[in-house]
Amino acid sequence: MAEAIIAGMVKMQIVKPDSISATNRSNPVRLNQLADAHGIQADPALKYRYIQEADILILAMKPKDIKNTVEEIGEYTTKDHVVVSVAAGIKTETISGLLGHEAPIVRTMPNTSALVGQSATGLCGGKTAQEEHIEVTSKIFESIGSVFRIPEENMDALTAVSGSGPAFFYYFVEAMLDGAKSVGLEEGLAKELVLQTMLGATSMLMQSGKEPSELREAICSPGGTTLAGLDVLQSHSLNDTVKACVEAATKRAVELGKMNA
Ligand SMILES: NC(=O)C1=CN([C@@H]2O[C@H](COP(=O)(O)OP(=O)(O)OC[C@H]3O[C@@H](n4cnc5c(N)ncnc54)[C@H](OP(=O)(O)O)[C@@H]3O)[C@@H](O)[C@H]2O)C=CC1
Ligand SMILES: O=C(O)[C@@H]1CCC=N1
Repeated sequence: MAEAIIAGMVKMQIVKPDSISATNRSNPVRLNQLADAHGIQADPALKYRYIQEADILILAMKPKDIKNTVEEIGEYTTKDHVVVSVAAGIKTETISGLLGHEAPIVRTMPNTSALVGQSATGLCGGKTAQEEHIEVTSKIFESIGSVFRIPEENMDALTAVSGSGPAFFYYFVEAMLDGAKSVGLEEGLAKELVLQTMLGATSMLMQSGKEPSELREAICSPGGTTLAGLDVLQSHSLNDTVKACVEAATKRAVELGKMNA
């Protein structure tokens, strides 16, 4: 996620590359790669200086690493830093408590489509975050796609729908490819057909102004092929399965927040 955000900011020229610095826990080779690829600063020896001199700190480690990291960097931060987190489930009040001061916290949830500038990022501000802090964070995430400002109480649900969502979609694509193979289509052709079909269907959803159910019904000829296929999806309760999938992912985001508070 960190590299996607860096690449977006550099590509959209919202900040000069040498104004961005990156650190990690233990991988200098990776930092060198980031410096070479994006022209940013990434000298592991300067980690704490980077933090002290930064206006905005983006925490892009796993939820389990947030506690140690924030405790580690707490003394190098002040209430004038804007602290942005991308960690699933972690509440703004958890980060505030770990920092031990009143720095504004902005919690975000991008997705991996950031790598192609198409993230759907949700974000919300913590107690001390002002409009200017939300705006500057929005600007960063607009460089990797669309931004949706929502109340924090909906962040775990958004994490399931749009943070994890690409994986659920890819799983459906994998299933379509398996289906194409079982009815005899060559793998390369099947992939091209499925991807163009998904792209076309998504474009229809975004451009037609019609509901998904309306677009679906328009494809179903009475006694035709589409209804024959949809009957199978319905008899296997696809709707209930996907609903349970989104609920399980949301529940896990809540658990991650509690486990790492
Ligand atoms: N992957 C996804 O689809 C999405 C992930 N997220 C969230 O983004 C976060 C990162 O995920 P992802 O990019 O996949 O994870 P990665 O494992 O790829 O990256 C995590 C990074 O955090 C670094 N790190 C760990 N501890 C510290 C520390 N104390 N100081 C500095 N850096 C540290 C690691 O460094 P090192 O390698 O040296 O250990 C590593 O570079 C997670 O919280 C996840 O919930 C959000 C949206 C989507
Ligand atoms: O699976 C995860 O926990 C992270 C958060 C959203 C996408 N990946």
